[in-house]
This record gives sequence, C-alpha cells and structure tokens, in this order.
Amino acid sequence: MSDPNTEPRQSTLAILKRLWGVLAPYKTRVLSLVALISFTAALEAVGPQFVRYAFDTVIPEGNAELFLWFAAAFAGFYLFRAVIEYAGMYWSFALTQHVVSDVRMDAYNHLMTLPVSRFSNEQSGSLSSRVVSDPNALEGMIQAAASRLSGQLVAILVVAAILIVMNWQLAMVNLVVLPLMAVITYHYQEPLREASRDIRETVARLTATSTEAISNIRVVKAFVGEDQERQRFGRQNQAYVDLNLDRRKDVGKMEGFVNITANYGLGALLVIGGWMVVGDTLTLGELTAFIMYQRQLQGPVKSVMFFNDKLQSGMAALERLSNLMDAEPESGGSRTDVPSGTIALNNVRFTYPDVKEPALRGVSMQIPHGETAALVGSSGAGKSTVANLIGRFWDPQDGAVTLDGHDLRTFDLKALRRKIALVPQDPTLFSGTVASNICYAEPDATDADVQRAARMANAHAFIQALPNGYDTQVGERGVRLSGGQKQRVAIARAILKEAQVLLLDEATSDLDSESEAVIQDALDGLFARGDGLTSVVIAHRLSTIEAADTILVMEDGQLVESGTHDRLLTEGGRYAELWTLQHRRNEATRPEQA
Ligand SMILES: Nc1ncnc2c1ncn2[C@@H]1O[C@H](COP(=O)(O)OP(=O)(O)OP(=O)(O)O)[C@@H](O)[C@H]1O
Repeated sequence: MSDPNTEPRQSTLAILKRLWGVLAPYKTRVLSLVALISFTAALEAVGPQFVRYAFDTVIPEGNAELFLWFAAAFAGFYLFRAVIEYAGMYWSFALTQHVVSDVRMDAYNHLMTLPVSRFSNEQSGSLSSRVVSDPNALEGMIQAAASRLSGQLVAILVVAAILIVMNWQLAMVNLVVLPLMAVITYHYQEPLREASRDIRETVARLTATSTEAISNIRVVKAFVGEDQERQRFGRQNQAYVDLNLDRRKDVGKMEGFVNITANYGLGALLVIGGWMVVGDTLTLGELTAFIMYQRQLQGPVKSVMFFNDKLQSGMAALERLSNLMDAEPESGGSRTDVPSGTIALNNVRFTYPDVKEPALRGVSMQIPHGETAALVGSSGAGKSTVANLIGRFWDPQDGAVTLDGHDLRTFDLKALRRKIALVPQDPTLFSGTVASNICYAEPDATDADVQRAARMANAHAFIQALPNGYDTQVGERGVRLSGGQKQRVAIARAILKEAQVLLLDEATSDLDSESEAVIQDALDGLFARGDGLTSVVIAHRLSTIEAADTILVMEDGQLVESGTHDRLLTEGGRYAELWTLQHRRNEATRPEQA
C-alpha cells in the first residue's frame, strides 16, 4: 500500500487556482488592503527626497526657519506613515486570520463528508494534521503576502521609475543585477517546494505517531512499549529536524547569493556614480539619493525573492489541503423518505480496498421488519462487514443491500442514517457529560427522555451513583467509565435515537458474566421498546441471542445456516457445533461449587 502521507503532486497552476478560490470571497477586502499597502509603500519613496532637499537646499541655505519647517514636515510625514503602516499590518493580519479560519473550517467540513474508506487508509493523526497544522503553514504565506508583497511590488515599480528619471544611465546597472537575482530565486524554487512537502509530510507522520500512542496509552504501558514508541517518535522527530536543516541550507544559499548580487550592484553604482561626480555630471546629493533609492529598490526585490521561501512552504501545505478537498465525498441518493421494512442482502460480494480475499462472497439474507437477527460465526467470518454494509459505511462491489426492496444507495445518506442506531464494538463516547453522550443524536431531548433511555438501557442506577449524576464528565472517549458502563451509555444513546434499525456489534464480547447479564437486560429493554425496531446483533456469547427471531451463521464470507436457536440446534450443523464448544468452554471456566 502506498504511504498516504506521500502526496500526489499537483501543478502550480492547480494550487494557485485553489488559492484564488480561498481568497475570492474576500476580493473587496484584498483589493482595499492592496491599495492601502501600495500607498504605504509609495510613501516610502518620499524619504530620500527629504535627504536630497536637506543636502542640496536646507543645509546650503542655512536658514533657521527653513530648518524648523523641514523638521516639522519630516516629523509629520513619518507619523502619518506609521499610522498608515499600523492600519495595513492590522488589517492584513485580520484578513489572514479570516482566510485561514475559513480554510480550516472548509477542510474540516469536507473531512466530515468523506467516506469511511478515506479514514481507514490514513492515520487519524495525519488526517487531523491536514486540518490543523497545514492551514497554519498556509497562514505564514498569506500573512507575508497580505502584509507586504503588494506594497513591495508597488515600491519596486515606483522606485525603479524614480531611478530611471534621476539618471537612466546609472539605473541600467539594474538590468544586470535584477535578472541575476531572479534567476537565483527561480533556481531554488523546486528544491524548496520539495523540501516543504517533505516537512509537511513529516509533520503529518509525527502527529499520527503521537496521536496513536496517546490514544492507546493503556496498551502501550501494558506491553511496556514506551521505549518503542519513544524511538518511533524520535525517528520522526529527527527526520523533521534534518529536513528543516536541509531546507534552511537551501534558503541560506539562496539568500546569500541574492545578497551578494545586490551588494555588488551597489558597489558598481558607487564606482560608476563616483566617477560621474568626479566628472561633474552628478552632484554628491544626487548620488547619495540615488544610492538610497537603489537600496530601497533592493529591499523590496529581496523581500519578494525571499518570499519564495514562505511561498513554497504555503504551496506545499495547500497541495496537501487540495488533495484532501479533492477527495470524493460520500454520495447518497435523493430519497429522503426512508421506509420501515425488511433489510435484505442480495448476493452481496464485497472486498476491502488493498485486500485480495473478499470479506463477503455472495451473501443473501433477509431480516424482516421488527425482528431481531443475530449474526454469529467465527472471527473474520464477515459479521461486522454485513453491519458495515447495512450502515452504508461501505458499499458492495456486487449485489445490493436493500431496505423494503429499495437499494440503500438510492436513499439520502443522512436520512438513512437517522433511521439506524449503532452500538459499535468499542462503544466510543465523546468527552462531555453522560447526558450529552446519551443525547448525542438528539441534542434537544429533554432530561426526562434521557433518563427514560438510560432506564431502558439499565444504566440509570449507575449514572445516579456517579459523582455528578448525568452531569458527570466521562473523559476523553469515556475513559472514566468502565467497559460495561460505556456500553450501557452507548445503548441508551441508541435507544434515545428512536431509530428503526439497530446495529449492535459484539456488544457482549469482552465482558464478564455479571456485566453480560446487565447488557442482556439492556438488550431486552431495547427489544421491548416494541415499536417495530429491526435489530442486527453480532454476538460471540451465544447465550445472549438465544431469543433472536433468526440466527444467521456465517463462515468465511458466506451464510452457511439460518434459523431459530432450537431449529439450528436440532439440525446439528455449524451453530450446534459453536454452541457445544461455547458450553464446554463455559463449563471449564466456571468456578467449582463447594
Ligand atoms: N477495514 C478493513 N480493511 C481490510 N480488511 C478488513 C477490514 N475490516 C475487516 N477486514 C477483513 O474482512 C474479513 C471479515 O472481517 P469482519 O470484521 O467482517 O469479521 P467478523 O466476522 O466481524 O470478525 P470478528 O468477529 O472477529 O469481529 C476479515 O478477513 C478481516 O480481516
């Protein structure tokens, strides 16, 4: 499998188009800011005129009043410039923050629309770095561009024009200096972009590595994996340092060559201009002002060229963001009226991406409306995959999953999922209170609704015993609750949703017998809701699904048996075999009676 952190390359044009898309809603603000910054930059050109006027007029005249007027004009001018500069800086900062916040929001919104498959082929930390740290890298580029670039471009034009008017022969020096600086910058463009891409990808890996270790900290500690994790993180960290140092070397070389070219240009002006002063074709004041203008020209030219550094880093970030934004969202149909009815799999074949063996090899089954079907079978048989297809987390490559005879793909995705409640294998909770977790799908539910659902899930008693009852914080992913408690909260959440279809994935595995009994009560409560709930229960503990209307036995991606518990036991097939095995195991583990 290819490394999902390694980005497909996008053309500069495609990235610039994306940048335009990002900036377009702020067109008016951008243009006003460009005007303001350009005006500020143009003001800069006034500075050397003060010097020229002082050298050539104020000082030679030696008039005290003129000195005072000159000082007042000088002070007033620079105060005005400082105010305008401050406004430009602040507005550019505000604009950047708005743009980047929009980019971050758009990226996150898009992330939420992507299919589960997109999440399963990239580590979650790497995905979150796309919506958190990549926009930050973009921020550097936009901030630099918004605060200075336009002004610098204007300054270059204004100052170049002044230089030509002042002395076009001297100004010709720039015909050699400027193209040379441009060639140097261009030469470093691709290496800098490549290095920036590598850095962004390393940041993604670094985030992914730490997120994985942190979210699995109990396993890390239980298996004394701290050193291993430290080394993994250390390797990525070192790679990040090395890449940054290498990139810095390139930036340093680029800046060094540009600086030396600019300084040689100044040297040439001093020699040629000095010779002109000797020949009386130029005054000393003119040469001084010319050199000051030359420096004023080189400043913005260098800034524009050094912007290359931020530009390439921003472009690399934008490339990663573009690749996220170009990922196809989940697509659903247009039907929003989701009927109640039989769920059926018709000759479904399904293979996970990058896997050779199909997980389902032509499975057909029917789960009539209002009934409970239990999926059983050995590990890897394809039970969770069936549940995944019913929830439309994946779509079959062949055959169809239907509800009341309609292919699930014809339904609007949100409308369909509103009808489905899921109690996943690992009953994930969100940080927040117990109550907020129970009403996750129905944020407007009343306290009474929440408590009713909790009672049916047999969770009310334990919730009341918590320090703050329903307002107790469960911690990240519910770490402050036990496995059984989390499961009961997850079941209450599913009950409150009042869905028509319940997918209960291995809700009773990993639990001790006592918890199993509690969960069994909760399931009974759920089934007793008696409002036509169709349930698909995946269970390893066969005792919990004895009462199911149909037991569907799967092996190796196929349905091998189906029927009621009694019938399947009488038939003596695979289910009977699993039943006997489980009973024997239970007998063996049951403590001896005194
Ligand atoms: N996201 C995935 N990507 C690739 N292969 C997968 C993925 N999920 C499951 N599989 C594979 O598909 C097959 C069926 O898996 P499935 O999870 O449906 O089995 P199961 O019967 O639910 O097993 P268990 O009871 O152990 O959870 C297995 O071979 C498994 O390795």
